[in-house]
Amino acid sequence: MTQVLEEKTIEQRLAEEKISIEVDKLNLFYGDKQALYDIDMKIPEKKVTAFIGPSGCGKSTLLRCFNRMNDLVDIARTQGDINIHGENINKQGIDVAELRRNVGMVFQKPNPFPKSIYENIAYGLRLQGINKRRVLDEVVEWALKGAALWDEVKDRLHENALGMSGGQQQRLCIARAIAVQPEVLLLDEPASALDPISTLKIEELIHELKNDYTIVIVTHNMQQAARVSDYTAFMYMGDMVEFDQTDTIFTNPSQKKTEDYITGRYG
Ligand SMILES: Nc1ncnc2c1ncn2[C@@H]1O[C@H](COP(=O)(O)OP(=O)(O)OP(=O)(O)O)[C@@H](O)[C@H]1O
Repeated sequence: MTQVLEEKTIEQRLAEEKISIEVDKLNLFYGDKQALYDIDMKIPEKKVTAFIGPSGCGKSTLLRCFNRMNDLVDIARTQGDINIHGENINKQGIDVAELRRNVGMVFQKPNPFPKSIYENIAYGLRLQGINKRRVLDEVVEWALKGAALWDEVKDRLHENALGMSGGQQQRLCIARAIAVQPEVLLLDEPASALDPISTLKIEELIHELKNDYTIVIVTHNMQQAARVSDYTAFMYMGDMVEFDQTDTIFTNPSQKKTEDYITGRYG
């Protein structure tokens, strides 16, 4: 008997995943200008989801909604719900500091504090009132190992972080984010300021980290999205045009706009 192996639809795939972030009718305005239109999506737990699309399409804006970073932009106004592990983070009275501990973020340009490597990692724990040397030592080692940096820096933990290479600084920022044990890591073009070897290290690290964290990454680099992500969202002018398994987006997209973008017809 011939068996026809049908590809699973995205709905079927998502039904098999645990969902970490669920976005429901999300609209975002900067003053009068609308930057996100009716975004609905589900982001699976402990997988890598990439946001791709031409410059200005809203990738970073959407990412920043997941830890309420847009609150820092006076003219930004958000409508709609975002549930992270079942809690609507847009509701009033949410503890934004606690949200940002649980949903960590790493930016395009590495931004370590002008402090020692050790103190960069210990910082978030000290903020939580953890000051015991033994506990801090353990977490610093654990986080630096988790960010694949320990072997390179274990003999100079008390040197200034600004003396590290750009690629090391970015891994330090990832270590700093994971030190407080978040559930979600948001990466906003984390490798775009790095050389190819550092970029490869970050990509390998992302692959390791998804065992423990839900990762959402914004990238301009389509090859990078194809290499590191399980799911990909293609955005265009504030719309979520298509969301699917990464293989499907890159080999068999259902929307013409997605196909035009991935084949380089615009962007
Ligand atoms: N702080 C802000 N104030 C006003 N408009 C903004 C602000 N930040 C972003 N925008 C606008 O919102 C739209 C989406 O921007 P966003 O940075 O999210 O896009 P993007 O896809 O991440 O772009 P890029 O790939 O260039 O980083 C753009 O039109 C941008 O000009």
